Amino acid sequence: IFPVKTSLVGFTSHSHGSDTFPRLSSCSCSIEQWDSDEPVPRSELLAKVAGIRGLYCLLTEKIDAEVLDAAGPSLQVVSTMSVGYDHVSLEELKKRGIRLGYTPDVLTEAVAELTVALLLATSRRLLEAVHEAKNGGWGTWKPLWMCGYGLTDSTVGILGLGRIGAAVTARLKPFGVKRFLYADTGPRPDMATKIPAEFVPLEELARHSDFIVVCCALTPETQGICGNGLFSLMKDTAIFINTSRGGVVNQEDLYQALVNGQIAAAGLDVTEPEPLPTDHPLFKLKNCAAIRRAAWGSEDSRAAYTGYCQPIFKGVELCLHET
Ligand SMILES: O=C(O)[C@H](O)CO
Repeated sequence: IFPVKTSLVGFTSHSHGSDTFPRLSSCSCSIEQWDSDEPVPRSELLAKVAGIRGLYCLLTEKIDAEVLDAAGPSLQVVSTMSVGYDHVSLEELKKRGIRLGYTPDVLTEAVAELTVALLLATSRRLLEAVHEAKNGGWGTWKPLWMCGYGLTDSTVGILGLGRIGAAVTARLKPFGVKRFLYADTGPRPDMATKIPAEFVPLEELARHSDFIVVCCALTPETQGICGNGLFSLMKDTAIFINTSRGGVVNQEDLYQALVNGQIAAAGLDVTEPEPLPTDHPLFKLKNCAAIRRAAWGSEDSRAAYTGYCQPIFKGVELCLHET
């Protein structure tokens, strides 16, 4: 794929690169790497991509017309160390005939597990409970204090029933969930039948779910899809969980829904921006558990991401997204 003397720029973290690039160097290509855990500055990226044949990036790099123009006509493939590729403009790649590599499936289990953890932590108010135990707020045993919501006999609504959404339902089922609903761009019988989950319009999902779990990709269609229109239809006892992308949520609307008691609580693994400023209003709410983006990162998923790198560069056909 990369003939001798082809230059490849790998913009990735030091810790990831030290594991991966020795393997890449057995390919006949030269590699330039951004050697830091901090994201590569935009100006550096634009300067260094000129004349490269392949670009390996993280989701911190926005790969748009400006970067592709700076790279020039030699660029043949962009690969991202991520499952989501909303930071890459498919339209611009397509125009230039550039192919895209990504890492589908490396994190399905990891994200599903953390989604369940976040759902339980949010619905049973675990972060608040830790806080109250530490700060002395827990004075004496009070029978009705800090009750949360349980999953038994509940209805769970999945927004986006792909691999991760289905993996979440498999993990939630043993908790005694009564009904799974899902909303998507269309029915997904391949995923839904064995759960089983019922395909419903988003409005119906909002009205009937005790828990809404967002697992969809960020696309122009899903940008801001979780806004007042959704929150205003939800039960005031409902829990909202997002482990997909911050961009699917209108955060101002979510804040209002949490403050006004339109919904009971939210658990967020992803926000817009990331990191969320430490003085952000969402951090001030007791009924919002916003964590650093952590769902993707188990030891196993990280090893799987790294394992993908060699096929990406040695045989990009293995993991190409058709642009
Ligand atoms: O897309 C991915 O790989 C993950 O969301 C990283 O957080």
